Amino acid sequence: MLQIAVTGKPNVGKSSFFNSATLSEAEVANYPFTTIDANAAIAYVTAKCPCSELDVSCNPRTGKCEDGIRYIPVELIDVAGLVPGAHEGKGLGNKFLDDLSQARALIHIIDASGGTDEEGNPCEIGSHDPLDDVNFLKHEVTMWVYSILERNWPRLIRKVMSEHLNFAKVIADQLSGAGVFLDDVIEAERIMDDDYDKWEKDDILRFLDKLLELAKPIIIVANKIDTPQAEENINRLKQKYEKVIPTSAESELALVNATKAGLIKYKSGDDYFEIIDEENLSQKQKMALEYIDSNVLKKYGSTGIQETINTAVYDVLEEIVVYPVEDEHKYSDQKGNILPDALLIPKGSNPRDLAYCIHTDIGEGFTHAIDARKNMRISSEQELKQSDIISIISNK
Ligand SMILES: Nc1nc2c(ncn2[C@@H]2O[C@H](COP(=O)(O)OP(=O)(O)OP(=O)(O)O)[C@@H](O)[C@H]2O)c(=O)[nH]1
Repeated sequence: MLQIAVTGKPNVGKSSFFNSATLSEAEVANYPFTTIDANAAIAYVTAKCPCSELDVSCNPRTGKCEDGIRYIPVELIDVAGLVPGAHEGKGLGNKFLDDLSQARALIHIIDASGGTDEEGNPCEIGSHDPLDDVNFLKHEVTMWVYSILERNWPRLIRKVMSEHLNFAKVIADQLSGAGVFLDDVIEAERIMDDDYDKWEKDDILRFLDKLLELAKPIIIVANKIDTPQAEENINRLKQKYEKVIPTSAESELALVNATKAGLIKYKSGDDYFEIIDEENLSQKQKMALEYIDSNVLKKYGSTGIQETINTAVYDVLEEIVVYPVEDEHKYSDQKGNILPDALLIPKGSNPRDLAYCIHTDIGEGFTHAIDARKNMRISSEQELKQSDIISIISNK
């Protein structure tokens, strides 16, 4: 399952973000995942489910479908203990970096209120500039990978040169434990000269910076937007960085909890909620909800939590959702479950790639694919689109 890490300095709202994004897990008990660690849980990327357009009632095997919105599971990991200098052993040191190994993208939470200092201690709101917090994560991750390569570098390069080995393949092998893939190494290598034996430390770091932009892309999340100090900081962050997602994890947590308690009706990602049990709301709760409504939802369009997950999956990792079915007429599997699976696959995938995603055997026995909406055979090389419903025909 696609894994995304939630990281940032202490006190910026990581746990609040993680909890609010994963709180609905218990309600989706049909998910067959039992051995997740304490710091890992399921969050959901959302997609418009084809069930409403086709006027059928779907039976998701994992996740859920509510009001025509499909919730597709991804794994979030809460990576705590990160402070500047972690690669040198500060904070919890290198442990957190190992937690990043399998993550495909990093959600970097910063405190946009300016109420968390350099080391992650609470400070007077507005007294720390959150722009100073953005770059250190990239540096820590680069230095982590550098420490993996550093010891072996002279030996590896000697080997590449003397045995005429493929540099990218040798590096990808070395970094496979850190979740770095060959394609990323090949791409990062393009910005460099190929006289690897002359690379100095700065050259290796420049190469790794590029490599990690590809292998561990970072999504900047500016949290605590409910505080008045955040607005100006967010504007400055947006001027400097291409994509910054404003969030209020605490507001999302409050809204999700109020929904669970049956007090309001709210869907993550929405810019509104509806009070359904006013009698049981205390004055304090009412005021808190009003505050969230005007200072977060109306002002920013949402709490930003769902937007962060969707941005990570669709925009940064460039995945699409497709629905494989066995019966292209009923959009179902053999047991009659309608649209049972919503699969995340890389943009650019074709039906043959999809077959391999379902099962290696199915991929190996692939004969052709049918677009179930059009009831038409499609080429095995045709690029699949978001929301395609595909029946894979395989002789295995
Ligand atoms: N105003 C405001 N406060 C928030 C928000 N999110 C979290 N906080 C507060 O920030 C503090 C830290 O939140 P946590 O979620 O524990 O932060 P963390 O990054 O996990 O902290 P560590 O566990 O120390 O690493 C708590 O007092 C939260 O209530 C938010 O959206 N707005």
